[in-house]
Amino acid sequence: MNRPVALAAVSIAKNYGVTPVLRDVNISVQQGQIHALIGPNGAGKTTLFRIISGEIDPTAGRVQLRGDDITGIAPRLLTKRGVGRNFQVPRVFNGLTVEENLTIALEAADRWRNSGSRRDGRWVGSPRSWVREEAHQRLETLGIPQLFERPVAELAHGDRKLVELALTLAQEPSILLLDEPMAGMSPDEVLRCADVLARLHAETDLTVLLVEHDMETVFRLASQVSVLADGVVIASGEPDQVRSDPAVREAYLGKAAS
Ligand SMILES: Nc1ncnc2c1ncn2[C@@H]1O[C@H](COP(=O)(O)OP(=O)(O)OP(=O)(O)O)[C@@H](O)[C@H]1O
Repeated sequence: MNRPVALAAVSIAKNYGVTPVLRDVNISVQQGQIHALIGPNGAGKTTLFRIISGEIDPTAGRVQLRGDDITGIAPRLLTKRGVGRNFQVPRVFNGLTVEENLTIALEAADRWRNSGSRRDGRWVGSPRSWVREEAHQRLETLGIPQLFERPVAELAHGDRKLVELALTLAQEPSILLLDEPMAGMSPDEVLRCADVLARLHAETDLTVLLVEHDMETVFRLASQVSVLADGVVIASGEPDQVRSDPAVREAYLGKAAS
């Protein structure tokens, strides 16, 4: 079923100095879709991710959010427009507990949404009980309620990444940009994180653009896969179609052989 396009990269080009890194890249992410961006090392995935998330400007082309031009809009402003993202190094307050991290994120998101007005008949900021309750509920959804009172500094890498995901989700994004969310995770953590994303996708209408190296995860989660190689999209389609595409096989095997 064709859904509206939530996010699009239109004819994106990027040069670093005189070196072209992306050339005429077009990607359309439909609402409610998990769209994976894959490709061999150095293909330009992170560069495209950083352009889409507003971190760097393209040399040419546009980024569109539900049809609106958002090219070059700063990440914090994109957050306000419903775009959430993760970072390669999780952005969490290490000196605080998971609960403290999440309550700060929930209260900040609530304040942003309501601009200091009321929520559920209570003044924003003062009633920590509903925030605490909600924080706990959200950790349960992510399968990590046992971490509630733990200092973030003591957590395993995979758990920290899940906590960061909880903080990003606290902003209630409609679009989630994930750059290698499984990087550095143990196989067990990868499975847990993939489960969480699958569940979120099944239970909400969240749109996800996922850059990921773990092919098993990509083919399990994504309903659409785009493949970048040497700065060009060489294939885009359903996972099975992309998996059997000769150009995709060649791009991967060629790199492996060299
Ligand atoms: N800031 C930069 N300045 C100059 N060249 C850069 C910069 N960032 C990336 N590059 C180059 O651009 C090309 C694409 O890099 P990019 O990190 O986007 O690829 P990638 O597909 O994400 O790779 P990987 O899978 O290894 O993370 C590479 O040749 C890289 O060396």
